[in-house]
Amino acid sequence: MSGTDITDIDLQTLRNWPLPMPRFDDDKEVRGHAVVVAGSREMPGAALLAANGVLRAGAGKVTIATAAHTAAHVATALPEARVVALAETPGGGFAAEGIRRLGELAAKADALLIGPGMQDEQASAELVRALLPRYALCKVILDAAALAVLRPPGGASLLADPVDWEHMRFAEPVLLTPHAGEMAHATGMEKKEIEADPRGAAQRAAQRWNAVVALKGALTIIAAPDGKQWQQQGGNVGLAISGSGDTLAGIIAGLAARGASLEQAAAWGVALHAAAGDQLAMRFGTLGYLAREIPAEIPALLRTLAQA
Ligand SMILES: NC(=O)C1=CN([C@@H]2O[C@H](COP(=O)(O)OP(=O)(O)OC[C@H]3O[C@@H](n4cnc5c(N)ncnc54)[C@H](OP(=O)(O)O)[C@@H]3O)[C@@H](O)[C@H]2O)[C@@H](O)CC1
Ligand SMILES: Nc1ncnc2c1ncn2[C@@H]1O[C@H](COP(=O)(O)OP(=O)(O)O)[C@@H](O)[C@H]1O
Repeated sequence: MSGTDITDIDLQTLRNWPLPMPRFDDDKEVRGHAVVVAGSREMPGAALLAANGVLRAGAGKVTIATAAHTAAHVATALPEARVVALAETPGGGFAAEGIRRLGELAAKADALLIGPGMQDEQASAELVRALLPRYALCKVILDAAALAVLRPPGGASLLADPVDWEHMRFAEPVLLTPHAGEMAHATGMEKKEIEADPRGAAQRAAQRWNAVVALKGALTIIAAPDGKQWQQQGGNVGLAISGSGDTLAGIIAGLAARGASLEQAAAWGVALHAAAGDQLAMRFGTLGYLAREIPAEIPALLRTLAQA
């Protein structure tokens, strides 16, 4: 699989792939609206981290759909967000009764991010499946617990049951953002197998699932269903912290809401996220900066990269 070309996500690549920019007279709807379905009683902060990423990436509007128990706290912590409260399952996931509301929100959004900090993998998978018909309407990013949709109900895997895997093919490409552990969970492969050949794993998954796959790690591979691949090796180990992936997912959703394609949003997102980690490492040291500090670095980096 590693015989095909892969593009480094460096300054030159980004310069040659400029992000859509707003016109001077655009309003917030035109600047892009992302819906973030995230959080739970145990991990309410994931919704905030992701939504901050959306706004700092330059989108005009963010709506958070999160656990009813924590919605008021989330709304207070991010006054810029509209917050929709969803009923919960006993396992702390989102109950089926909220799906219609989510469908209405998704129909009006430019990008839909599902998964950061969500609990109850089964409920999360059902929620994604129920929203599937809306996929054509906006760009969809699946992260963390939402990746459970990739696991067929019987727990079969690519290796054990390719027929079931085939059924997981998306009608319209979505963006998936697994780390190696989540990829292992979704495919039934060993994590070390994925780490030994991340390009191959990402590319096979992209083609099988009809998805853009951003396989995260110290080396991040982005693979598209048409065989294109990008890689990013940068940032620093300080990014290996709880909530870091939530901010990345939000940044990507914000860029997608602004009009970037899924591939472009993923490539720019991982570059900005890594560069933000480097800025924070210069200021605080490599260890000990917080995921919540990542999004605020993005606007200045966007300005630098856009003008570079
Ligand atoms: N936890 C927290 O305090 C906070 C978490 N937050 C957010 O919550 C979300 C979940 O994060 P997390 O950290 O709870 O789950 P994480 O390790 O990503 O595993 C996810 C999946 O991967 C799998 N998997 C993992 N390793 C594996 C391996 N070696 N080999 C194989 N599989 C492996 C694992 O499968 P399992 O082992 O359960 O079968 C599981 O299904 C995320 O959005 C995060 O940012 C934040 O809000 C802040 C506080
Ligand atoms: N050693 C590392 N060097 C650079 N970046 C890293 C390293 N480890 C992890 N990252 C990046 O940090 C992020 C971690 O995301 P994830 O594992 O989903 O965290 P979480 O689920 O806790 O939010 C990913 O973008 C990944 O590429």
